[in-house]
Amino acid sequence: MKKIDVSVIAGDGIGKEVMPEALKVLETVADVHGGLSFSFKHYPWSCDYYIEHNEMMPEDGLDQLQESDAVFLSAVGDPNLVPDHISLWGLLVKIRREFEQVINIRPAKQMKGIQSPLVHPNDFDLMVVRENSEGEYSEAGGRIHRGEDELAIQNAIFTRKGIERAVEYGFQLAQSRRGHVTSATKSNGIVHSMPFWDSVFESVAEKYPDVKTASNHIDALASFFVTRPQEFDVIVASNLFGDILTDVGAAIMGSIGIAPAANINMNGKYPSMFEPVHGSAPDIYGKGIANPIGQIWTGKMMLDHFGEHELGNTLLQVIEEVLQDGIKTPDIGGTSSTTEVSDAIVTRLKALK
Ligand SMILES: NC(=O)C1=CN([C@@H]2O[C@H](COP(=O)(O)OP(=O)(O)OC[C@H]3O[C@@H](n4cnc5c(N)ncnc54)[C@H](O)[C@@H]3O)[C@@H](O)[C@H]2O)C=CC1
Ligand SMILES: CC(=O)C(=O)O
Ligand SMILES: [K+]
Ligand SMILES: [Mn+2]
Repeated sequence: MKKIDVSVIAGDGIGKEVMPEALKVLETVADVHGGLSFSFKHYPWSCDYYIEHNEMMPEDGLDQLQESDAVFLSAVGDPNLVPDHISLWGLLVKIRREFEQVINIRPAKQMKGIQSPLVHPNDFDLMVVRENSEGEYSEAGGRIHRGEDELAIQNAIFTRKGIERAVEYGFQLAQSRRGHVTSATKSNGIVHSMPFWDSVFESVAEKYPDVKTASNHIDALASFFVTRPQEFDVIVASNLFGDILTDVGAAIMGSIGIAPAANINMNGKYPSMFEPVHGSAPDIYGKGIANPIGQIWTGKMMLDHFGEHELGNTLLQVIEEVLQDGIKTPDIGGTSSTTEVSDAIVTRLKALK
């Protein structure tokens, strides 16, 4: 029996609604497999936890998580309780950084059973590799003075190592896909870090003569995601560019509620973390209509990570079948509830046994 120990952090808002549904699906997947079992350990770390303890997670929180094979997280943030930069940096970003989850991979593809908002989605299927440890998301900087003289300095950090490992990952991924990598740049406007990014990209590219490359400024690239997404295979991007681009990727699929993601630790020292692209969606929390597919598909990425590709692909197929059955939450044009969608996925999975 292959046993996978998973730390579960549902977090805030709809995280608390979609997480139990995804766990139910993963339990069913394990059951269908027969030789696989999950052990879930739940952690209540969230903005509610902060209100009680004045911290997003206990001091030894990371040590606790480190015991497990993977972290399965939903979403962090409740701006009515805790400012977003405190809640995210105290939990989500902290785990990404301290566990050296240096890249974030986020697929976007045209899904069966969902109407893309694009008139001609052309069966796009792409993968964004987002640098996840540095870049524009940095603590370097500060604020001084008050009133008229008040100022903020926010330094972006780009290291050769950081860029290289993200770009390398992108090239290797492209070799197993359609052999094309696009670099998201902005070297026409950002005069130090982005020309550096470009030069590192070019030097890595030389090692992969079989992979075709392109480089697009992020503004144009964002527009191409809308006008011709089918032309992209793998896109490598800095932390901020990748963040924005993957919300666009989610939007052209039909909803941010279905987009999955994986934060990958590449040196094997710490667990990786699996967490959908969406946030805690306070605007729909409590209504029972959050789309659970982003969280469930993220579970598929976790299965892939542990080598269970066949089962992962089956799960994605079942998700598409349920969508084709018309069992969908309102964000993708349906009338079903969160649990109706996950129940339908469970029923179809059980039928495979
Ligand atoms: N990785 C994380 O944990 C992230 C956390 N956040 C946090 O989440 C909170 C809300 O942030 P927003 O900018 O509003 O982004 P959001 O992703 O939570 O919501 C954006 C829009 O998408 C909808 N949406 C999101 N997930 C959905 C789902 N599963 N089903 C149906 N509709 C869905 C929401 O209703 C909302 O209209 C903030 O506190 C923010 O900091 C935001 C993004 C990522
Ligand atoms: C924080 C956020 O928006 C993200 O990691 O995607
Ligand atoms: K998330
Ligand atoms: Mn984001």
